[in-house]
Amino acid sequence: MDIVVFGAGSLGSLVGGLLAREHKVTLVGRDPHATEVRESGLRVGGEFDFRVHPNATSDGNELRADCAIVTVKAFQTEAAAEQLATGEFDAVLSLQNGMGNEEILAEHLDSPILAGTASYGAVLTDPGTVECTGIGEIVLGARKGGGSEAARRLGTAFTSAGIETEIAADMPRRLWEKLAVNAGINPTTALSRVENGAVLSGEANEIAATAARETARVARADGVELTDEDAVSAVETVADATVSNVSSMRQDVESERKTEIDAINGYVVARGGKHGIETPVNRTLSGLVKTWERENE
Ligand SMILES: NC(=O)C1=CN([C@@H]2O[C@H](COP(=O)(O)OP(=O)(O)OC[C@H]3O[C@@H](n4cnc5c(N)ncnc54)[C@H](OP(=O)(O)O)[C@@H]3O)[C@@H](O)[C@H]2O)C=CC1
Ligand SMILES: CC(C)(CO)C(=O)C(=O)O
Repeated sequence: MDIVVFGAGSLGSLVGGLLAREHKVTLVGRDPHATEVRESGLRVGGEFDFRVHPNATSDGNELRADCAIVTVKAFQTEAAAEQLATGEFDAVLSLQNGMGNEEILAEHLDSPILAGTASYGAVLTDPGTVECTGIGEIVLGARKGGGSEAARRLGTAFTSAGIETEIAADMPRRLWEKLAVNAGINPTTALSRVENGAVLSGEANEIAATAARETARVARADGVELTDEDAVSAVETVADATVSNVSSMRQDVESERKTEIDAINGYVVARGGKHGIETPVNRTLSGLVKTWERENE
């Protein structure tokens, strides 16, 4: 399969590197990483230890492939979609965190848009080198749910490359469940500067669980069956599986980078507001992270 990975930072380089073991892959990223990969290949370390030689470019315009996989940060999706629209793809898959990415892609692209979640951990450590910090899985499917031939084809391509993959017919629920996980873990660990496992107990657990319950209530108002219990259980399951991980939002804060707060807790607050639902913990977490962002612009 001919695949473009659009946004070859940490997650995109890991997924692109894994796929490049079986498929023709083009990474779209920034220099010097893109040039290093093009000239010397991509080393995948951490839980893996191999080198591959995918194509790599910093120009995301007028590309053509069977599939484009979007792995930019949520606040970069609009710009990415505009560039993807200059190319041609049989299908486009988002593996991003946060809500709203698939809708943005669908507004700009005629290709079928697939939704996906990723629980692999990845960190781009040097130009040309990505570390896998945790084996997880990719869940993908039609963004509105149901069956999808495009999802079946892409899921088969992921599996043949040795990626833990599930093809799901309930992606709206999966996205909301992942949103509850990120709404609970990401800002709590970012603001407290703690590893993910800290949300398994004490005040952090209470805050993360309440943020997840608020998220589940908004999901139900949006027509998605996600119980409070399932949302809290998902937070605790992921925190337990990534107990020593530094969440992506904590990485962003400690690197003084813009976070995805608007697409995570901010989305819960905004969507809840449309349904007349108050979400005080999400509002507080979002407000504190946005205050940090404003003070560190
Ligand atoms: N890292 C992880 O372990 C996981 C990440 N995720 C999610 O995956 C998504 C990506 O995360 P992550 O990989 O950590 O983020 P990164 O910032 O490491 O990767 C995104 C990369 O895309 C680049 N980029 C953005 N726009 C363009 C463009 N138009 N052309 C070329 N390159 C572009 C960025 O460059 P620049 O920064 O210079 O703009 C950056 O290098 C997020 O939604 C995240 O929440 C989900 C699960 C795990
Ligand atoms: C699941 C979790 C919280 C793992 O750290 C993640 O998706 C992130 O850090 O953004």
